[in-house]
Amino acid sequence: MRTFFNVEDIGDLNKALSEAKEVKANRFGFQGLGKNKTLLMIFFNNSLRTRLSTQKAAMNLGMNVIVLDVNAGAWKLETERGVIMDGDKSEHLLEAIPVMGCYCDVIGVRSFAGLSDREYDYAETIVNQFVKYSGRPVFAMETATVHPLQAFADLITIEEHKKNSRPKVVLTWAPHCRALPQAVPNSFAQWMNAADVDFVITQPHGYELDPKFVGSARVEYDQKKALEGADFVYAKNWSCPGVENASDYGKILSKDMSWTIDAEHMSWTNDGYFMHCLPVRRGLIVTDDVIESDHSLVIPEAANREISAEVVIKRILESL
Ligand SMILES: CCC[C@H](NC(=O)CCC(=O)O)C(=O)O
Ligand SMILES: NC(=O)OP(=O)(O)O
Repeated sequence: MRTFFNVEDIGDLNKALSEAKEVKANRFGFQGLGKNKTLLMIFFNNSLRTRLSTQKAAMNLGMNVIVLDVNAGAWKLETERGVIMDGDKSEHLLEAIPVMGCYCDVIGVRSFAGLSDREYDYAETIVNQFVKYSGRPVFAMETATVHPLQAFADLITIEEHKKNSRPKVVLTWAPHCRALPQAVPNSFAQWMNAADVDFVITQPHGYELDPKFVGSARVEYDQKKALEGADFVYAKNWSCPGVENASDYGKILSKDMSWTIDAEHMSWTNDGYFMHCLPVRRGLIVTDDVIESDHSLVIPEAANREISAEVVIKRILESL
């Protein structure tokens, strides 16, 4: 596996899920794969779970790990071509990327959407330069439009907790004080569409995700109707994806607090579980009582980030 961005990159999903189960039960059993191999993790944005879980996964596999916070220690990087670099950026990405590739065997990249230019973001302009110029396998640690390590961990968690063979999974928008990327809901939708679940997306008008991620999901604008009978409620905020109106891309169209997940919302479900990728803004996305309840899976989801990362990095090492 040379790149990991989309669900199809992991191949057969049932095989991937059984491999995750095997890795979880024997996470130090593959250390020969990573011996004398180096993972370089590059962060253009903040992180807690991805930073810790991916490093842990690589160490489980016997790898050396280097973590670089770009623009906080390295030279500020220019990402545009055709510019005169007379500002505060000392180095161009097109030199920095092949140099970074010299020091590692595998690269993970976190580079969030800029949320100002839809075409630039949805072309995955930044991370595709790592694919093109690093000479190394590259996996996403949340890029402009996808967060596959999170979605894979979420699916592992659903598999571990489902009470019937085809659970109803609902992705619901929730309000936020900032404009957030669509990467997490995009990947969650992509992976749920590929999994054997009854998948529904509910969001206010104007927040429709890109059709390539919505896929075969049912879209329901009435949140109560969507949540009725749900086995899993996956809450997340995202800014306007600019599908209905491109000029609204990256904007906050609503802060409607009736979408905040509270005990009443959970009472509409089939004794459902609450899920969120974290970090979460309590009081906006979800109430304290819901996220602290015994039906909250936010910690098991975070724990499974180590497993999803270990399966992905293992696959990449096996293909070197
Ligand atoms: C894994 C999630 C990362 C990111 N979350 C945030 O940027 C939250 C920032 C905030 O709440 O201030 C997002 O929504 O894509
Ligand atoms: N869920 C997730 O990716 O968390 P971080 O942004 O803290 O890595």
